[in-house]
Amino acid sequence: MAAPPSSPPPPVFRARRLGKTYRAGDVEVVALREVDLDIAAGEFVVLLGPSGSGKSTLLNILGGLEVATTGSLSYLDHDLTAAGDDALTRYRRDHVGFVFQFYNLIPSLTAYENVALVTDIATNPMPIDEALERVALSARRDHFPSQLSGGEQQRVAIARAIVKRPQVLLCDEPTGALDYATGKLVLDVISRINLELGTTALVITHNAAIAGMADRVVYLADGRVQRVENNARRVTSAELAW
Ligand SMILES: Nc1ncnc2c1ncn2[C@@H]1O[C@H](COP(=O)(O)OP(=O)(O)OP(=O)(O)O)[C@@H](O)[C@H]1O
Repeated sequence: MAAPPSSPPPPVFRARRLGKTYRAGDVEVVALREVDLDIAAGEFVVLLGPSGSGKSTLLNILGGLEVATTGSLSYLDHDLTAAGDDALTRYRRDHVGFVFQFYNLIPSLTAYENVALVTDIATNPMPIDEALERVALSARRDHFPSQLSGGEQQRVAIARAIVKRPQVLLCDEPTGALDYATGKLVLDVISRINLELGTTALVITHNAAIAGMADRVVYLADGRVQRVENNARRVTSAELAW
């Protein structure tokens, strides 16, 4: 008997008419407008768009750092638009790893200790040495941030983000402070983690050349999703010209 046709897996994120308006006194800034977006488990998505187009706002809302002002957003069966502070804190702790442009490592702790800090509050962390191995930094485990290059520090920050085995990895300009070659290395690490661990990854960049590394590219303009492109094939950073 033929197997029933398999339906596509439900999206991990489902945003509908998502909007965010910032208010400061009489001034209103509309950062996101009516964003409809589904993100599947295990996808690698790049967010592109000009400065001020709403990329960080969208990423922060997906990561539970901010709450939308209109529309709806769910992560699996969590309603992130209705969640209070405690629920959002639990959501971030249990499901999301963040990587930012600046690494925010603690200078007085080694690479190993910076990663270890996070495991206290994780329910099922991977061994710290495995996290460092996954970012190719085993040999530097006992070095302090000041003894590491920018790219190496960012890789420690990635190890810190993935050690708790998050289902989602959100990266806001992870290569923004790095030179060309180092930035490529960091992107390769993110791409490998996405493939090897199945972690859903969203990466913000200003660099359109990076788009080829993703499964899907979401272009934002003026707070809206302008277009979405699917890549037939993901390229490695070695194949990128940027
Ligand atoms: N906390 C805030 N208060 C008021 N306005 C804000 C706040 N955060 C962001 N904005 C505004 O929202 C809009 C979108 O900002 P956002 O940081 O999401 O854009 P972006 O695409 O990430 O930009 P960039 O590439 O420069 O980081 C901008 O006009 C910005 O000034």
